Amino acid sequence: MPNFVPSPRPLHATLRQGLSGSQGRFLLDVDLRIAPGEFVVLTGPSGAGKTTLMRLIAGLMRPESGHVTMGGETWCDTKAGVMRPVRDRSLGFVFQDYALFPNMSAARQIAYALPGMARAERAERVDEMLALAGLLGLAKARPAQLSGGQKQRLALVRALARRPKLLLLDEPLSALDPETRARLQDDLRTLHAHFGATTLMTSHDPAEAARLADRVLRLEAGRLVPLRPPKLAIFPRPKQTEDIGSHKAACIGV
Ligand SMILES: Nc1ncnc2c1ncn2[C@@H]1O[C@H](COP(=O)(O)OP(=O)(O)OP(=O)(O)O)[C@@H](O)[C@H]1O
Repeated sequence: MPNFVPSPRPLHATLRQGLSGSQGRFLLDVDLRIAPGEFVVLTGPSGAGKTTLMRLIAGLMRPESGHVTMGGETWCDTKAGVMRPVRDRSLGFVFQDYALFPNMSAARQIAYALPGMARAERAERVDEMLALAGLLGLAKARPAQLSGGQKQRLALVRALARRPKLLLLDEPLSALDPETRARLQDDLRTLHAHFGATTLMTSHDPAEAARLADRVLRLEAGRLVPLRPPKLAIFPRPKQTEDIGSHKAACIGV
């Protein structure tokens, strides 16, 4: 199957939004540029404004001021009074809690994301996406019949079904157990290599960020800040001879 190769589609968002956090009011104030096809992971403490930034880019929230352009298309420009509806933005998003429709089969969830597509083409696309998610045998299954990993794979391919220019992933793997999470990280990389969508993902897990991202950004109290280098682990050196013996023993597991 040939890979889907997107044309160059950078994201540029300059956004300002007043927020009220646990420490009082603060300003989300960012100038974010993501190169075409780049996979960027956004980290930062709870309450820094990561989800809000995603919602502003998606158009789920109207910013107080700023603009969002994607591949030369203006999605939002508060000065010019432009606010393109979410459905008219070429984007897919996935959140931590899957957001699947409880009464729809896996196949129907994907078909629902493809309005206006001719029947035969849609059926083909649904099968293609189910196959990518490893869910062809579960086309008729409802979310309650799927595991956490299967549900999130379904949410991911549903978000990608329309071949969006931009993929927004808000803590998509944080509800999964560590083993499933590691498998889904591999799936995410594979899907990203296949579709090449410009991707912005939030994560609290530095190892996950390092594993997935072309570039890691950090948001603190509404501002993008430079990443701190990782702290060096300092192991105290054993002082006495008997300590060396026990240290060695610990190292070889006796
Ligand atoms: N529309 C709004 N108006 C004012 N404040 C808001 C609005 N939406 C969110 N906030 C506040 O902004 C802060 C940032 O929330 P946000 O969910 O964006 O943080 P986050 O970095 O995604 O946190 P977490 O990592 O815990 O998900 C929170 O204190 C929240 O209460």
